[in-house]
Amino acid sequence: MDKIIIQGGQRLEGTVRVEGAKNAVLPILAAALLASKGKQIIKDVPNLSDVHTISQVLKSLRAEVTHYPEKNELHIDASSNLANEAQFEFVRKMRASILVMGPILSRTGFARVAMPGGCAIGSRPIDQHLKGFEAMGAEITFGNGYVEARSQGRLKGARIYLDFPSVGATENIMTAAALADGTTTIENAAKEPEIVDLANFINEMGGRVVGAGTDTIRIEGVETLHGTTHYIIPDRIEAGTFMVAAAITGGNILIENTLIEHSTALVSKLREMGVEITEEGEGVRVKAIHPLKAVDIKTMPHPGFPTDMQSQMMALMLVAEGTAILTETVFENRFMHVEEFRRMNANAKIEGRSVIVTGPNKLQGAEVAATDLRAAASLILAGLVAEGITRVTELEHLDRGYVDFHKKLRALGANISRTTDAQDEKIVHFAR
Ligand SMILES: CC(=O)N[C@H]1[C@@H](OP(=O)(O)OP(=O)(O)OC[C@H]2O[C@@H](n3ccc(=O)[nH]c3=O)[C@H](O)[C@@H]2O)O[C@H](CO)[C@@H](O)[C@@H]1O
Ligand SMILES: C=C(OP(=O)(O)O)C(=O)O
Repeated sequence: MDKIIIQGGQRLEGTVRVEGAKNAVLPILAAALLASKGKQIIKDVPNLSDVHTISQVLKSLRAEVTHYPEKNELHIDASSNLANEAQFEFVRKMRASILVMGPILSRTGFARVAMPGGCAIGSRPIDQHLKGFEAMGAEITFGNGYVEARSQGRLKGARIYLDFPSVGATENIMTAAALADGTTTIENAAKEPEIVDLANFINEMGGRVVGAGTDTIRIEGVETLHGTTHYIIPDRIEAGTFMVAAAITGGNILIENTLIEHSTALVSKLREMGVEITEEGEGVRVKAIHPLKAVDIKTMPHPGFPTDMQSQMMALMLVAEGTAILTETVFENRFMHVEEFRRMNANAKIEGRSVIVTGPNKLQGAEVAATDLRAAASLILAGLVAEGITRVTELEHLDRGYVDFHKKLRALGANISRTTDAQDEKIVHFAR
């Protein structure tokens, strides 16, 4: 089993480059299934395990997929007759596999996808996705752990109001509507930058999507879509994680390939804490001098504070002065990292949907387990400032969303390495 080992106490300094966004590339690779003609060339693709998983799903659906990780490129040809089923083995590994449902349904009239179920951050139902397909004329059935959607002929354009601006439901409905007969309007749609990237991709394939980035998106269905070349937007969550790495270590980092306008809520909160953030070239420079001031955070759909940055900000609050209340409104159970922080001597307590952190804490190195993707990054961030050695396990979560995280931190001056159990035993043995 791999683990990351950190000896805390280094101030980070230097330049780091952000990859293409995981949460943009996954729906875009799923949407590539919509094109019955030509080849998709997707650029700035991060080399993540989630990208490998979605590639396997596309291959299982009979698309041709060629990955060129050395040039961050992925080519997809979905012009053959597609299969209809996304199997449990993939959906279990990665919930975002559900995003192939819209494209398969609108291309073939029938999609069968394993029910995603819950995960470490909450129950995560897909009722809003299915409500959208149903409104477009699909019949939905459940059985043997699978959900099926079937339409008689093409899906029909419809007006769909989402009860919550779900990112996945907005994406699945957009792709289903792209080849539907008539116009679909999504009201109370998600407004995340990744939705805009998906809309741009659909339009580059010959689709007609307007309004992405606002709460009303209109999709005029077309008969066919074709291949294109598309560049994935920068990963605002990876960028945000490095902003916190600079802040937590009192460092000075230039984060390249970052769009500050995609991180307005985070940047505002960091500035409130006393962190200095300036735009520089195609990135942002983040500088911090401690003490930092604790601030309250409440997660919300975009442009509110992103839930995917909640645990990293909690790590930062642990070293800030004062009391912070972090409230999670997007997912019902995204506080699994709190117990792990407590192993590191953190004063953090869960009160319903909030966590109260009182700082500054003298964090101590400990053996901790990542409970989800962002928790993994947050425990590493806490390890950067803890006294002594922190070991973080369950790195399969980290690998879903961060490329070479420990290498990037090491290049910035962190005392960090990644080892297997056997290597770690040797390190402990020599240290004694
Ligand atoms: C691959 C990807 O892009 N993942 C992101 C996406 O996840 P995902 O697309 O799953 O997130 P959603 O916006 O759909 O979910 C937000 C909330 O809505 C609820 N819900 C959602 C759909 C539905 O049909 N019914 C329902 O009740 C969920 O349980 C959750 O409580 O957006 C989340 C919220 O910004 C991010 O944390 C994830 O990183
Ligand atoms: C929750 C996340 O991703 P997913 O929706 O893929 O689980 C995330 O990126 O933090």
